[in-house]
Amino acid sequence: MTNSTQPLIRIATRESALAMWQAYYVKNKLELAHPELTVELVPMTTKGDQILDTPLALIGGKALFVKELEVAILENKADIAVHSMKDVPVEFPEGLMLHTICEREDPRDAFVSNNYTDFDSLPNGAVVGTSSLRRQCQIKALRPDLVIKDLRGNVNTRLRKLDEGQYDAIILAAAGLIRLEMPERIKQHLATDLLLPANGQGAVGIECRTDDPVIHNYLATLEHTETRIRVLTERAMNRALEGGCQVPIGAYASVDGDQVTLKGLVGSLDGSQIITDEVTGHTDQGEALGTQLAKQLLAQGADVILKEVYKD
Ligand SMILES: NCc1[nH]cc(CCC(=O)O)c1CC(=O)O
Repeated sequence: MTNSTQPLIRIATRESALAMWQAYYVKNKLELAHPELTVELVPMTTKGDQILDTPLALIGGKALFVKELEVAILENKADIAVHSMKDVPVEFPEGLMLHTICEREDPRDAFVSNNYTDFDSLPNGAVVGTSSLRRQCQIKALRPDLVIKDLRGNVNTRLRKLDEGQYDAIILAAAGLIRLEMPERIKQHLATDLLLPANGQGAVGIECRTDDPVIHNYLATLEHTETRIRVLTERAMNRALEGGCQVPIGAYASVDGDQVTLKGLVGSLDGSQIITDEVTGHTDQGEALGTQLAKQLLAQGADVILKEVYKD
């Protein structure tokens, strides 16, 4: 907020189509709820956007996509940042907080292909594009014959690489394709029990300065309680597994009345070992449930798998 007569909120955002869509989504919701408010976008290129051909795990992970945005807020060049929750590191820098979690879009992964109608119809040895260790380990467990090939870049880049014939199929979050108005690209929604999503997948979160009550007040109208419970439950599991950046970990929570059920998965990269478990409890115990499920997974051998993954 820079001007007391004309309230203004500046959104720091990456320039990818999906990031811009999410920033406009928040801008529109804020302006609808608060007609006196002006919301401006501050687009910026992050380090993560510039390094497109190196596997994420090797360049230091997802933090690269949010750091510039966070610095802009801390330096008061912007007021908030809008993130895909699954790209937000579990811890926040001093002075910043995750304030708002908006209503979740479809959390599932999507099977995308120009030649095949569904996952089961892929022939022996077909090439599947994904750079996500979580997707890789689960696909290899389901179909050890498939060949996983690295696939980086924003959603449109990934679709172009598929269309160029570099892959028989690719796996993308359904939410990204729906938001970018390409639902027809989704040949099959992969059930969460078949391919457990990433923590936070499909949800948008808003980060801002911890000490900024005026902004907090404006943001409150965008909050979605059930999504918050689900996403914080999932994130608590990842945090307890120390699953900071690129990890073969799935986490998915659903709410039924006052009960939340969390399913978790840790897999070895070749898919030869997959450890899954679930817990159910009261919705006001979500984060404790996440921590508990992480302990159960570790006790069942996830500790050995993760040690092996982090070693490389
Ligand atoms: N890792 C990139 C990323 N971050 C968020 C989404 C999709 C939208 C979402 O999960 O909110 C995507 C693309 C993908 O995984 O296909």
